[in-house]
Amino acid sequence: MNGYRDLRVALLGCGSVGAQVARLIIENGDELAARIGARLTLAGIAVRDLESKRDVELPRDLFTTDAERLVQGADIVIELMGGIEPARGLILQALQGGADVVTANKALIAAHGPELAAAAEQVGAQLSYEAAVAGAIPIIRPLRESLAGDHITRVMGIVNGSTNYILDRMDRFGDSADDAMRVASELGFLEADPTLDVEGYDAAQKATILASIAFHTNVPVDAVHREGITTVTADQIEAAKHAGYVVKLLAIAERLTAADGTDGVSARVYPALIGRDHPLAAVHGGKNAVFVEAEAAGELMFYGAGAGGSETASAVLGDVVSAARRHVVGGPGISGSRHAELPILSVGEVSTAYQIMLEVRDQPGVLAAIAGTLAEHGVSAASVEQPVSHQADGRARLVIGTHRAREADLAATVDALRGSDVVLEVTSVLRLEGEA
Ligand SMILES: NC(=O)c1ccc[n+]([C@@H]2O[C@H](COP(=O)([O-])OP(=O)(O)OC[C@H]3O[C@@H](n4cnc5c(N)ncnc54)[C@H](O)[C@@H]3O)[C@@H](O)[C@H]2O)c1
Ligand SMILES: N[C@@H](CCO)C(=O)O
Ligand code: NA
Repeated sequence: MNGYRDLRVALLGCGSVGAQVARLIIENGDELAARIGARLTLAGIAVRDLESKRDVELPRDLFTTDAERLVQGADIVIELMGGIEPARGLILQALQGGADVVTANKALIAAHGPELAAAAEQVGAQLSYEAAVAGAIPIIRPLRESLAGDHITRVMGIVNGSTNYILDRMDRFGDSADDAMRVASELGFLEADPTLDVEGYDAAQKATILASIAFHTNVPVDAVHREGITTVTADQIEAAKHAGYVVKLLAIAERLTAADGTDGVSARVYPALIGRDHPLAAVHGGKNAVFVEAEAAGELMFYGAGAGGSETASAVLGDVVSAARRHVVGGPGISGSRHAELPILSVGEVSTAYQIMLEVRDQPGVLAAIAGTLAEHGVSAASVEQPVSHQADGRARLVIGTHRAREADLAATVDALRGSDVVLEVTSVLRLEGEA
Protein backbone atom coordinates (compact mmCIF):
# COMPACT_ATOMS: atom_id res chain seq x y z
CA MET A 1 0.00 0.00 0.00
CA ASN A 2 1.49 3.34 -0.99
CA GLY A 3 1.37 6.78 0.56
CA TYR A 4 1.88 5.83 4.18
CA ARG A 5 4.86 7.00 6.15
CA ASP A 6 6.89 4.30 7.91
CA LEU A 7 7.05 4.01 11.67
CA ARG A 8 10.14 2.16 12.85
CA VAL A 9 9.21 -0.50 15.41
CA ALA A 10 11.88 -2.18 17.55
CA LEU A 11 10.87 -5.43 19.23
CA LEU A 12 12.86 -6.52 22.28
CA GLY A 13 12.39 -10.24 23.03
CA CYS A 14 11.00 -13.01 20.85
CA GLY A 15 9.50 -15.52 23.30
CA SER A 16 5.86 -16.61 23.70
CA VAL A 17 4.45 -13.09 23.37
CA GLY A 18 7.17 -11.42 21.28
CA ALA A 19 7.00 -14.00 18.48
CA GLN A 20 3.21 -13.54 18.22
CA VAL A 21 3.55 -9.75 18.16
CA ALA A 22 6.09 -10.02 15.31
CA ARG A 23 3.76 -12.38 13.42
CA LEU A 24 0.76 -10.05 13.78
CA ILE A 25 2.74 -6.97 12.69
CA ILE A 26 3.96 -8.82 9.59
CA GLU A 27 0.75 -10.69 8.69
CA ASN A 28 -1.61 -7.77 9.31
CA GLY A 29 0.70 -5.04 7.97
CA ASP A 30 -1.62 -3.65 5.29
CA GLU A 31 -4.69 -3.56 7.46
CA LEU A 32 -2.80 -2.02 10.39
CA ALA A 33 -1.43 0.66 8.04
CA ALA A 34 -4.96 1.50 6.93
CA ARG A 35 -6.19 1.69 10.52
CA ILE A 36 -3.26 3.81 11.69
CA GLY A 37 -2.53 5.96 8.66
CA ALA A 38 1.14 4.91 8.85
CA ARG A 39 2.96 1.64 8.26
CA LEU A 40 4.49 -0.30 11.14
CA THR A 41 7.90 -1.40 9.90
CA LEU A 42 9.59 -4.00 12.05
CA ALA A 43 13.15 -2.62 12.19
CA GLY A 44 14.47 -5.61 14.10
CA ILE A 45 13.94 -8.10 16.90
CA ALA A 46 16.44 -8.22 19.78
CA VAL A 47 17.11 -11.79 20.88
CA ARG A 48 19.66 -13.47 23.11
CA ASP A 49 20.55 -16.22 20.67
CA LEU A 50 20.27 -15.79 16.89
CA GLU A 51 20.01 -19.56 16.35
CA SER A 52 17.24 -20.35 18.89
CA LYS A 53 14.18 -22.17 17.62
CA ARG A 54 11.10 -19.88 17.61
CA ASP A 55 7.38 -20.65 17.91
CA VAL A 56 6.80 -18.69 14.69
CA GLU A 57 8.69 -18.63 11.37
CA LEU A 58 10.12 -15.10 11.09
CA PRO A 59 12.61 -13.50 8.64
CA ARG A 60 16.03 -14.26 10.12
CA ASP A 61 17.53 -10.97 8.97
CA LEU A 62 15.35 -9.19 11.56
CA PHE A 63 17.19 -10.80 14.47
CA THR A 64 19.94 -8.96 16.32
CA THR A 65 21.67 -9.39 19.66
CA ASP A 66 22.35 -5.63 19.86
CA ALA A 67 19.22 -4.32 21.62
CA GLU A 68 20.73 -0.91 22.41
CA ARG A 69 21.50 -0.23 18.78
CA LEU A 70 18.04 -1.41 17.70
CA VAL A 71 16.37 1.04 20.09
CA GLN A 72 18.26 4.00 18.56
CA GLY A 73 16.07 5.83 16.08
CA ALA A 74 12.97 3.71 16.77
CA ASP A 75 9.56 5.41 16.82
CA ILE A 76 7.97 2.66 18.91
CA VAL A 77 9.80 0.19 21.16
CA ILE A 78 8.02 -2.99 22.29
CA GLU A 79 9.65 -4.58 25.34
CA LEU A 80 8.79 -8.29 25.76
CA MET A 81 11.95 -9.64 27.36
CA GLY A 82 10.64 -9.56 30.93
CA GLY A 83 12.69 -8.99 34.09
CA ILE A 84 14.06 -5.72 35.43
CA GLU A 85 17.40 -5.26 33.64
CA PRO A 86 18.21 -4.75 30.84
CA ALA A 87 14.49 -4.04 30.16
CA ARG A 88 14.43 -0.95 32.41
CA GLY A 89 17.60 0.57 30.92
CA LEU A 90 16.44 -0.05 27.35
CA ILE A 91 13.01 1.48 28.02
CA LEU A 92 14.61 4.58 29.58
CA GLN A 93 16.92 4.84 26.58
CA ALA A 94 13.94 4.55 24.23
CA LEU A 95 11.85 7.15 26.08
CA GLN A 96 14.76 9.59 26.36
CA GLY A 97 15.13 9.24 22.58
CA GLY A 98 11.44 10.23 22.19
CA ALA A 99 10.11 6.79 21.26
CA ASP A 100 6.79 5.50 22.56
CA VAL A 101 7.15 2.34 24.59
CA VAL A 102 4.80 -0.63 24.90
CA THR A 103 5.54 -3.35 27.44
CA ALA A 104 3.84 -6.37 29.03
CA ASN A 105 6.32 -6.38 31.91
CA LYS A 106 4.23 -6.35 35.10
CA ALA A 107 7.27 -6.89 37.35
CA LEU A 108 9.02 -3.85 35.88
CA ILE A 109 5.96 -1.56 35.90
CA ALA A 110 5.11 -2.60 39.48
CA ALA A 111 8.65 -1.83 40.67
CA HIS A 112 9.62 1.14 38.45
CA GLY A 113 6.35 2.48 36.98
CA PRO A 114 6.70 6.02 38.40
CA GLU A 115 10.30 6.37 37.17
CA LEU A 116 9.37 5.20 33.66
CA ALA A 117 6.20 7.34 33.56
CA ALA A 118 8.26 10.42 34.57
CA ALA A 119 10.76 9.71 31.78
CA ALA A 120 7.89 9.45 29.28
CA GLU A 121 6.26 12.67 30.50
CA GLN A 122 9.52 14.58 30.26
CA VAL A 123 9.59 14.12 26.49
CA GLY A 124 5.83 13.77 25.87
CA ALA A 125 6.19 10.12 24.87
CA GLN A 126 3.63 7.42 25.59
CA LEU A 127 4.28 4.48 27.90
CA SER A 128 1.61 1.78 27.75
CA TYR A 129 1.26 -1.63 29.35
CA GLU A 130 -2.22 -3.05 28.75
CA ALA A 131 -0.81 -6.58 28.59
CA ALA A 132 0.83 -6.29 32.02
CA VAL A 133 -2.49 -6.79 33.83
CA ALA A 134 -4.92 -9.55 32.90
CA GLY A 135 -3.27 -10.25 29.50
CA ALA A 136 -5.69 -9.83 26.62
CA ILE A 137 -8.43 -8.23 28.73
CA PRO A 138 -8.78 -4.48 28.16
CA ILE A 139 -8.55 -3.06 31.69
CA ILE A 140 -5.74 -0.48 31.82
CA ARG A 141 -7.23 1.60 29.00
CA PRO A 142 -10.80 1.39 30.37
CA LEU A 143 -9.58 2.55 33.81
CA ARG A 144 -7.34 5.26 32.41
CA GLU A 145 -9.50 6.53 29.55
CA SER A 146 -13.06 5.17 29.42
CA LEU A 147 -13.66 5.77 33.14
CA ALA A 148 -11.59 8.98 33.33
CA GLY A 149 -14.76 11.01 33.97
CA ASP A 150 -16.04 8.82 36.81
CA HIS A 151 -14.98 8.06 40.39
CA ILE A 152 -13.85 4.47 40.80
CA THR A 153 -14.63 3.08 44.23
CA ARG A 154 -13.36 -0.49 43.99
CA VAL A 155 -11.51 -2.77 41.58
CA MET A 156 -11.59 -6.46 42.37
CA GLY A 157 -9.82 -8.87 40.07
CA ILE A 158 -8.95 -12.47 39.46
CA VAL A 159 -5.67 -11.54 37.81
CA ASN A 160 -3.61 -14.70 38.22
CA GLY A 161 -4.75 -17.53 35.97
CA SER A 162 -2.74 -20.37 37.47
CA THR A 163 -4.03 -19.89 41.03
CA ASN A 164 -7.56 -19.55 39.69
CA TYR A 165 -7.05 -22.84 37.86
CA ILE A 166 -5.86 -24.52 41.10
CA LEU A 167 -8.70 -23.16 43.26
CA ASP A 168 -11.25 -23.97 40.55
CA ARG A 169 -10.10 -27.61 40.39
CA MET A 170 -10.37 -27.89 44.17
CA ASP A 171 -13.88 -26.43 44.05
CA ARG A 172 -15.23 -28.27 41.03
CA PHE A 173 -13.46 -31.64 41.14
CA GLY A 174 -12.68 -31.89 44.86
CA ASP A 175 -8.91 -32.04 44.18
CA SER A 176 -6.53 -31.67 47.11
CA ALA A 177 -4.33 -28.57 46.99
CA ASP A 178 -1.30 -30.73 46.08
CA ASP A 179 -3.08 -32.55 43.24
CA ALA A 180 -4.45 -29.32 41.75
CA MET A 181 -0.99 -27.73 41.94
CA ARG A 182 0.59 -30.76 40.24
CA VAL A 183 -1.88 -30.61 37.32
CA ALA A 184 -1.35 -26.84 36.93
CA SER A 185 2.40 -27.42 36.87
CA GLU A 186 2.15 -30.27 34.31
CA LEU A 187 0.07 -28.03 32.04
CA GLY A 188 2.77 -25.33 32.23
CA PHE A 189 0.39 -22.81 33.85
CA LEU A 190 2.78 -21.74 36.59
CA GLU A 191 5.60 -19.21 36.33
CA ALA A 192 9.15 -20.68 36.24
CA ASP A 193 9.23 -19.77 39.95
CA PRO A 194 5.76 -20.95 41.09
CA THR A 195 6.10 -18.93 44.32
CA LEU A 196 5.31 -15.84 42.22
CA ASP A 197 1.87 -17.30 41.51
CA VAL A 198 0.94 -19.27 44.63
CA GLU A 199 2.25 -16.75 47.17
CA GLY A 200 0.43 -13.91 45.39
CA TYR A 201 3.47 -11.90 44.22
CA ASP A 202 2.25 -11.82 40.60
CA ALA A 203 -1.23 -10.73 41.70
CA ALA A 204 0.30 -8.09 44.01
CA GLN A 205 2.24 -6.60 41.08
CA LYS A 206 -1.02 -6.35 39.16
CA ALA A 207 -2.84 -4.91 42.22
CA THR A 208 -0.20 -2.14 42.42
CA ILE A 209 -0.77 -1.23 38.79
CA LEU A 210 -4.57 -1.31 39.05
CA ALA A 211 -4.66 0.69 42.31
CA SER A 212 -2.26 3.34 41.00
CA ILE A 213 -4.31 3.94 37.86
CA ALA A 214 -7.76 3.67 39.43
CA PHE A 215 -6.96 6.13 42.23
CA HIS A 216 -4.43 8.48 40.55
CA THR A 217 -1.96 7.66 43.31
CA ASN A 218 1.39 5.93 43.35
CA VAL A 219 0.76 2.66 45.20
CA PRO A 220 4.13 0.92 45.71
CA VAL A 221 4.13 -2.86 45.46
CA ASP A 222 5.39 -3.26 49.01
CA ALA A 223 2.30 -1.39 50.24
CA VAL A 224 0.08 -4.18 48.92
CA HIS A 225 -1.04 -6.57 51.66
CA ARG A 226 -0.31 -10.02 50.21
CA GLU A 227 -1.42 -13.53 51.14
CA GLY A 228 -1.16 -16.47 48.72
CA ILE A 229 -3.17 -19.67 48.29
CA THR A 230 -0.73 -22.13 49.93
CA THR A 231 -2.74 -22.17 53.15
CA VAL A 232 -6.09 -22.85 51.44
CA THR A 233 -7.35 -26.35 52.27
CA ALA A 234 -9.85 -28.68 50.63
CA ASP A 235 -11.77 -28.45 53.90
CA GLN A 236 -12.13 -24.66 53.55
CA ILE A 237 -13.29 -25.00 49.95
CA GLU A 238 -15.88 -27.59 51.03
CA ALA A 239 -17.17 -25.42 53.89
CA ALA A 240 -17.32 -22.43 51.53
CA LYS A 241 -19.32 -24.42 49.01
CA HIS A 242 -21.71 -25.60 51.71
CA ALA A 243 -22.34 -21.98 52.74
CA GLY A 244 -22.91 -20.81 49.12
CA TYR A 245 -19.45 -19.32 48.51
CA VAL A 246 -16.39 -19.99 46.39
CA VAL A 247 -12.76 -19.25 47.32
CA LYS A 248 -10.91 -17.00 44.81
CA LEU A 249 -7.53 -15.28 44.97
CA LEU A 250 -8.56 -11.64 44.67
CA ALA A 251 -6.50 -8.54 43.94
CA ILE A 252 -8.44 -5.63 45.41
CA ALA A 253 -7.91 -1.88 45.13
CA GLU A 254 -10.43 0.15 47.10
CA ARG A 255 -11.18 3.69 48.29
CA LEU A 256 -11.59 3.55 52.07
CA THR A 257 -12.14 5.84 55.00
CA ALA A 258 -10.01 4.83 58.00
CA ALA A 259 -11.31 4.79 61.58
CA ASP A 260 -9.71 8.23 62.14
CA GLY A 261 -11.52 9.68 59.11
CA THR A 262 -8.55 9.58 56.69
CA ASP A 263 -9.59 8.97 53.09
CA GLY A 264 -7.19 6.60 51.40
CA VAL A 265 -6.54 3.59 49.25
CA SER A 266 -6.32 -0.06 50.20
CA ALA A 267 -4.50 -2.52 47.94
CA ARG A 268 -4.55 -6.16 48.92
CA VAL A 269 -4.27 -9.70 47.60
CA TYR A 270 -5.67 -12.67 49.45
CA PRO A 271 -7.83 -15.74 49.00
CA ALA A 272 -11.38 -14.74 49.93
CA LEU A 273 -14.92 -16.04 49.77
CA ILE A 274 -17.34 -14.60 47.27
CA GLY A 275 -20.99 -15.54 46.80
CA ARG A 276 -21.58 -18.16 44.12
CA ASP A 277 -23.93 -15.68 42.42
CA HIS A 278 -21.23 -12.97 42.16
CA PRO A 279 -19.99 -12.50 38.54
CA LEU A 280 -16.40 -13.34 39.65
CA ALA A 281 -17.58 -16.77 40.88
CA ALA A 282 -18.24 -17.72 37.25
CA VAL A 283 -14.58 -17.23 36.29
CA HIS A 284 -13.33 -20.80 35.86
CA GLY A 285 -10.06 -22.48 34.92
CA GLY A 286 -7.17 -20.21 34.01
CA LYS A 287 -9.36 -17.26 32.98
CA ASN A 288 -9.06 -13.77 34.48
CA ALA A 289 -11.67 -11.11 35.20
CA VAL A 290 -11.74 -7.66 36.74
CA PHE A 291 -14.87 -6.34 38.43
CA VAL A 292 -14.96 -2.55 38.66
CA GLU A 293 -17.33 -0.41 40.71
CA ALA A 294 -17.62 3.30 39.91
CA GLU A 295 -19.93 5.98 41.30
CA ALA A 296 -21.73 6.83 38.08
CA ALA A 297 -21.16 3.71 35.97
CA GLY A 298 -22.06 1.22 38.70
CA GLU A 299 -20.74 -2.30 38.27
CA LEU A 300 -18.66 -3.37 35.26
CA MET A 301 -16.98 -6.68 34.53
CA PHE A 302 -14.04 -7.34 32.18
CA TYR A 303 -13.44 -11.02 31.40
CA GLY A 304 -11.12 -13.14 29.25
CA ALA A 305 -7.67 -14.63 28.78
CA GLY A 306 -5.09 -13.37 31.27
CA ALA A 307 -2.19 -15.09 29.52
CA GLY A 308 -1.12 -16.90 26.36
CA GLY A 309 1.20 -15.81 23.55
CA SER A 310 -1.31 -14.66 20.96
CA GLU A 311 -3.89 -13.47 23.52
CA THR A 312 -1.32 -11.24 25.25
CA ALA A 313 -0.02 -10.10 21.85
CA SER A 314 -3.49 -8.74 21.08
CA ALA A 315 -3.23 -6.32 24.03
CA VAL A 316 0.33 -5.37 23.03
CA LEU A 317 -0.78 -4.61 19.47
CA GLY A 318 -3.65 -2.45 20.76
CA ASP A 319 -1.09 -0.31 22.59
CA VAL A 320 1.17 -0.23 19.53
CA VAL A 321 -1.68 1.01 17.31
CA SER A 322 -2.55 3.68 19.89
CA ALA A 323 1.10 4.83 20.02
CA ALA A 324 1.34 4.80 16.23
CA ARG A 325 -1.78 6.95 15.88
CA ARG A 326 -0.19 9.48 18.24
CA HIS A 327 2.78 9.67 15.87
CA VAL A 328 0.35 10.40 13.03
CA VAL A 329 -1.65 13.11 14.80
CA GLY A 330 1.10 14.48 17.08
CA GLY A 331 0.80 15.79 20.64
CA PRO A 332 2.01 14.30 23.89
CA GLY A 333 1.17 10.74 24.93
CA ILE A 334 -1.41 9.96 27.59
CA SER A 335 0.46 10.00 30.86
CA GLY A 336 -0.14 8.15 34.12
CA SER A 337 -1.82 10.67 36.42
CA ARG A 338 -0.80 10.58 40.10
CA HIS A 339 -2.35 13.88 41.19
CA ALA A 340 -4.57 12.52 43.98
CA GLU A 341 -1.65 11.27 46.11
CA LEU A 342 -3.96 9.49 48.54
CA PRO A 343 -2.50 7.83 51.63
CA ILE A 344 -2.20 4.03 51.49
CA LEU A 345 -4.17 2.49 54.35
CA SER A 346 -3.16 -0.66 56.19
CA VAL A 347 -5.22 -3.84 55.87
CA GLY A 348 -6.34 -3.29 59.49
CA GLU A 349 -8.64 -0.52 58.18
CA VAL A 350 -10.43 -2.83 55.75
CA SER A 351 -13.92 -3.91 56.65
CA THR A 352 -15.40 -7.18 55.33
CA ALA A 353 -17.59 -10.00 56.57
CA TYR A 354 -15.81 -13.19 57.69
CA GLN A 355 -16.29 -16.91 57.95
CA ILE A 356 -14.57 -18.43 60.99
CA MET A 357 -14.26 -22.19 61.50
CA LEU A 358 -13.56 -23.47 65.00
CA GLU A 359 -13.09 -26.83 66.67
CA VAL A 360 -14.74 -26.47 70.09
CA ARG A 361 -15.50 -28.63 73.14
CA ASP A 362 -18.96 -30.16 72.60
CA GLN A 363 -20.48 -29.10 75.92
CA PRO A 364 -23.17 -26.75 77.21
CA GLY A 365 -22.33 -23.04 77.34
CA VAL A 366 -19.87 -23.07 74.44
CA LEU A 367 -22.04 -21.04 72.08
CA ALA A 368 -22.72 -18.43 74.75
CA ALA A 369 -18.99 -18.14 75.55
CA ILE A 370 -18.11 -17.65 71.88
CA ALA A 371 -20.92 -15.16 71.30
CA GLY A 372 -19.58 -13.25 74.32
CA THR A 373 -16.04 -13.12 72.89
CA LEU A 374 -17.34 -11.80 69.56
CA ALA A 375 -19.49 -9.17 71.27
CA GLU A 376 -16.59 -7.96 73.45
CA HIS A 377 -14.71 -7.04 70.29
CA GLY A 378 -17.66 -5.46 68.52
CA VAL A 379 -18.00 -8.30 66.01
CA SER A 380 -21.52 -9.49 65.33
CA ALA A 381 -22.41 -13.03 64.21
CA ALA A 382 -24.71 -13.33 61.21
CA SER A 383 -24.92 -17.15 61.28
CA VAL A 384 -23.66 -20.08 63.35
CA GLU A 385 -23.68 -23.65 62.11
CA GLN A 386 -22.63 -26.87 63.79
CA PRO A 387 -22.33 -29.47 61.01
CA VAL A 388 -23.18 -32.97 62.33
CA SER A 389 -20.67 -34.44 59.91
CA HIS A 390 -17.85 -32.92 61.98
CA GLN A 391 -18.82 -34.05 65.48
CA ALA A 392 -16.72 -36.64 67.33
CA ASP A 393 -15.08 -37.42 70.68
CA GLY A 394 -16.48 -34.46 72.57
CA ARG A 395 -15.37 -32.08 69.78
CA ALA A 396 -17.61 -30.16 67.43
CA ARG A 397 -17.06 -27.81 64.52
CA LEU A 398 -18.63 -24.39 64.49
CA VAL A 399 -18.85 -22.33 61.32
CA ILE A 400 -19.55 -18.71 62.18
CA GLY A 401 -20.47 -16.11 59.58
CA THR A 402 -19.94 -12.53 60.82
CA HIS A 403 -21.39 -9.24 59.73
CA ARG A 404 -18.92 -6.68 58.40
CA ALA A 405 -16.15 -5.93 60.87
CA ARG A 406 -12.88 -3.99 60.77
CA GLU A 407 -9.94 -6.32 60.11
CA ALA A 408 -8.19 -5.07 63.27
CA ASP A 409 -11.25 -5.95 65.42
CA LEU A 410 -11.59 -9.33 63.77
CA ALA A 411 -7.90 -10.12 64.38
CA ALA A 412 -8.32 -9.27 68.09
CA THR A 413 -11.44 -11.49 68.21
CA VAL A 414 -9.57 -14.43 66.66
CA ASP A 415 -6.73 -14.00 69.18
CA ALA A 416 -9.26 -14.05 72.02
CA LEU A 417 -10.96 -17.17 70.56
CA ARG A 418 -7.56 -18.90 70.40
CA GLY A 419 -7.07 -18.14 74.09
CA SER A 420 -10.57 -19.33 75.09
CA ASP A 421 -11.01 -22.51 77.21
CA VAL A 422 -13.86 -23.80 75.03
CA VAL A 423 -12.01 -23.40 71.70
CA LEU A 424 -9.68 -26.27 70.77
CA GLU A 425 -8.55 -24.78 67.48
CA VAL A 426 -9.34 -21.93 65.08
CA THR A 427 -9.11 -23.91 61.83
CA SER A 428 -9.96 -21.21 59.31
CA VAL A 429 -10.58 -17.49 58.98
CA LEU A 430 -11.60 -16.27 55.53
CA ARG A 431 -12.79 -12.86 54.45
CA LEU A 432 -16.02 -12.55 52.51
CA GLU A 433 -15.74 -10.01 49.68
CA GLY A 434 -18.12 -8.67 47.09
CA GLU A 435 -21.10 -8.10 49.39
CA ALA A 436 -22.83 -4.71 49.35
N1 LIG B 1 3.23 -15.26 28.41
C1 LIG B 1 2.15 -14.65 28.85
O1 LIG B 1 1.06 -15.18 28.77
C2 LIG B 1 2.25 -13.26 29.42
C3 LIG B 1 1.07 -12.62 29.85
C4 LIG B 1 1.13 -11.31 30.34
C5 LIG B 1 2.37 -10.68 30.41
N2 LIG B 1 3.50 -11.34 30.01
C6 LIG B 1 4.77 -10.62 30.10
O2 LIG B 1 5.32 -10.52 28.79
C7 LIG B 1 6.73 -10.52 28.87
C8 LIG B 1 7.29 -11.63 27.97
O3 LIG B 1 6.74 -12.86 28.40
P1 LIG B 1 6.92 -14.21 27.58
O4 LIG B 1 5.94 -15.16 28.13
O5 LIG B 1 6.91 -13.93 26.12
O6 LIG B 1 8.37 -14.65 28.07
P2 LIG B 1 9.40 -15.62 27.31
O7 LIG B 1 10.35 -16.08 28.36
O8 LIG B 1 8.68 -16.62 26.49
O9 LIG B 1 10.13 -14.61 26.32
C9 LIG B 1 11.08 -13.68 26.72
C10 LIG B 1 12.14 -13.68 25.65
O10 LIG B 1 13.00 -12.58 25.86
C11 LIG B 1 14.33 -13.02 25.62
N3 LIG B 1 15.26 -12.16 26.37
C12 LIG B 1 15.42 -12.06 27.68
N4 LIG B 1 16.40 -11.19 27.96
C13 LIG B 1 16.87 -10.75 26.78
C14 LIG B 1 17.89 -9.83 26.42
N5 LIG B 1 18.63 -9.24 27.34
N6 LIG B 1 18.09 -9.59 25.11
C15 LIG B 1 17.35 -10.19 24.17
N7 LIG B 1 16.36 -11.09 24.45
C16 LIG B 1 16.14 -11.34 25.75
C17 LIG B 1 14.35 -14.45 26.12
O11 LIG B 1 15.44 -15.16 25.56
C18 LIG B 1 13.00 -14.96 25.66
O12 LIG B 1 13.04 -15.50 24.37
C19 LIG B 1 7.08 -10.70 30.35
O13 LIG B 1 7.30 -9.44 30.92
C20 LIG B 1 5.82 -11.32 30.92
O14 LIG B 1 5.63 -11.04 32.29
C21 LIG B 1 3.45 -12.60 29.51
N1 LIG C 1 1.57 -16.43 35.92
C1 LIG C 1 0.57 -15.53 35.41
C2 LIG C 1 0.79 -15.27 33.94
C3 LIG C 1 0.07 -14.06 33.41
O1 LIG C 1 0.56 -12.87 33.95
C4 LIG C 1 -0.80 -16.16 35.65
O2 LIG C 1 -0.88 -17.29 36.13
O3 LIG C 1 -1.79 -15.49 35.41
NA1 NA D 1 -4.88 -6.33 29.94
